[in-house]
Amino acid sequence: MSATIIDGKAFAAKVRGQIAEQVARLKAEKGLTPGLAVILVGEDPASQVYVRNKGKQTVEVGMNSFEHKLPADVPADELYALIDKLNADPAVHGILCQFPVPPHLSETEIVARIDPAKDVDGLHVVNAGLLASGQKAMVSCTPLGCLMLLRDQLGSLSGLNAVVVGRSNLVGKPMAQLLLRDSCTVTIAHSRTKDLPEVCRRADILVAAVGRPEMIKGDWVKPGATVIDVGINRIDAPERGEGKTRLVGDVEFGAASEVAGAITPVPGGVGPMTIACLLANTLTACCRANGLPEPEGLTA
Ligand SMILES: NC(=O)C1=CN([C@@H]2O[C@H](COP(=O)(O)OP(=O)(O)OC[C@H]3O[C@@H](n4cnc5c(N)ncnc54)[C@H](OP(=O)(O)O)[C@@H]3O)[C@@H](O)[C@H]2O)C=CC1
Ligand SMILES: Nc1nc(=O)c2c([nH]1)NC[C@@H]1CN(c3ccc(C(=O)N[C@@H](CCC(=O)O)C(=O)O)cc3)C=[N+]21
Repeated sequence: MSATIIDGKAFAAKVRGQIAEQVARLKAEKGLTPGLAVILVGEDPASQVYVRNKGKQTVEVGMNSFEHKLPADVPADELYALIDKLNADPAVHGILCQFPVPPHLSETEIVARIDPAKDVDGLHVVNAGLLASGQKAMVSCTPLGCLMLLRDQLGSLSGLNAVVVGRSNLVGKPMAQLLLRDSCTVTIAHSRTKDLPEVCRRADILVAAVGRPEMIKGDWVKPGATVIDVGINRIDAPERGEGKTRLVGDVEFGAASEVAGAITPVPGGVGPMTIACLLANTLTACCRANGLPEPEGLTA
């Protein structure tokens, strides 16, 4: 049996289309344009690519994009002053600081400085707490995108066994919260989990967010399971020529796609959904800031 390949790229394009429509309506009816500010500290080439893609897609859906590039040695005070300015700017509805940041800066302190209402990454403790207690929050983009793909694929998730491998604040923990809210029976696995292959084999829904290339093997997948591969790992690809690289996920795609019912590819799976959900969160933040109803079909 061969799995359905979940086309995240196409789904993300559809989501962006819905966002563009609602942004156009917001402009025409209320004279409002949602704005997203992205802060990039330093010159990490991979981060530069993501930030460029985000900026481009933000403008394509009709939103304002504000990019702030700071040198790798920027003093913390200067970064905080920028965040304070963006918090106070009514044209900015979403703020994202690309991680990782250089080691002299604290990610926890950066996140704490961002107004929770503008925290489109859903990392602020207020948003993490709202999500955990079942209230309206800003939800981290990657888990939100995974949830949209899962609901589209499976309809109801109620009663399914979900295993999330990874417990980061950005991906694993909010993913588990969202699955719990959709009435899955949720297991969170991590580097200390005993007999990970056996835990994974119980999963009707398997979400891999580890950051280790193809660590999750095909024979860890329950036949017919839905596999969501969040991992983005760049590895050497000498077969493509000297010095060439390619992207792979955290799941051994070839073998897993023989067993799974449905699986997301890398690239073209979760990655494009993350950016689409970043735009969705910015639109949501803009609506909330102006006392307008939530955008349709774009929140958890
Ligand atoms: N597609 C997208 O849009 C996005 C993709 N990513 C990608 O997703 C992956 C995960 O990202 P992120 O959550 O930020 O990563 P982190 O490094 O913050 O977390 C990784 C998690 O994996 C766990 N882990 C590490 N090694 C093992 C192991 N051998 N067995 C079981 N669990 C293990 C860690 O466990 P422990 O806590 O015990 O150390 C940790 O909880 C990365 O590849 C990243 O690039 C991230 C964000 C968005
Ligand atoms: N504060 C913060 N929030 C994040 O959400 C965040 C972050 N920092 N730091 C880095 C990770 C990684 N991340 C990705 C986003 C999009 C793709 C993406 O679009 N991937 C495409 C193309 C990838 C390519 O070709 O390079 C794909 O998978 O098809 C990937 C990875 C967000 N992250």
